[in-house]
Amino acid sequence: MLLLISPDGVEEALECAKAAEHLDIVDVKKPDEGSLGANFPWVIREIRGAVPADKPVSATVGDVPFKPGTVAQAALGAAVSGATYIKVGLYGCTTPDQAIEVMRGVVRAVKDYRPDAFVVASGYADAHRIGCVNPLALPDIARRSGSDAAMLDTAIKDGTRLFDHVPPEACGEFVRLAHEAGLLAALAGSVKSADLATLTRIGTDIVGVRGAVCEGGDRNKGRIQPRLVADFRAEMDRHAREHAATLAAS
Ligand SMILES: O=C[C@H](O)COP(=O)(O)O
Repeated sequence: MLLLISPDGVEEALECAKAAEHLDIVDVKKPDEGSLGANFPWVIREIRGAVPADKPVSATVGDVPFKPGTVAQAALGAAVSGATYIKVGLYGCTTPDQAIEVMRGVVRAVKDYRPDAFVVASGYADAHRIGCVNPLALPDIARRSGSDAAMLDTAIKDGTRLFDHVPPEACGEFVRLAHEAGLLAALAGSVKSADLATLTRIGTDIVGVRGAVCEGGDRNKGRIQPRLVADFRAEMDRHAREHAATLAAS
């Protein structure tokens, strides 16, 4: 499982860089603009320059409206700024067809510019609270639009968590559908260490976190701490070993 960490700017990205050996992807966002809030192009560029070259930089394009042209242009902006993972939160899409239309535009805009870029179609585990597409529709949306991964995060960061909205077995189904479609499955949403056993067991490819690696577990007031990134990775590695041992014994 890959570890994606979301700093809110250059200063926190430098803290991530101190823990670079423990993480896999640095994900640029602007949490005060929403769960997948987009940051400025110059921030993405500066963070790209600040983290080791072998660590991919991801950028969120925002909690986007159903405006395919606008979103495609924003996605290209993230790619031009140096992000190679482009994450789109399909906040304003109420049907799978709308979501596919948005993601097709993103895939074309990004991959025409950079064919090896990795496009992530993200829905929301708490979709029922905001009226957007059903979480389990994401793998098919990602597949039909030519995206590379399907993701779930939570839209409303009020302390409720991924499994509060999409229980572990439904997350397992999400991962299964993504894999069946040839995609990676990414999960996030106030994930904590205690969730890692389940996320490992169901075959999650990428886990995205912020709050869990911030001081006091507070994604807003706390700052990302390199030692918490290291601790989180240690727990991931422990669960991976235990899971492999269980499989080997069965
Ligand atoms: O993409 C990952 C998100 O930033 C997760 O943030 P969170 O762990 O605070 O919910």
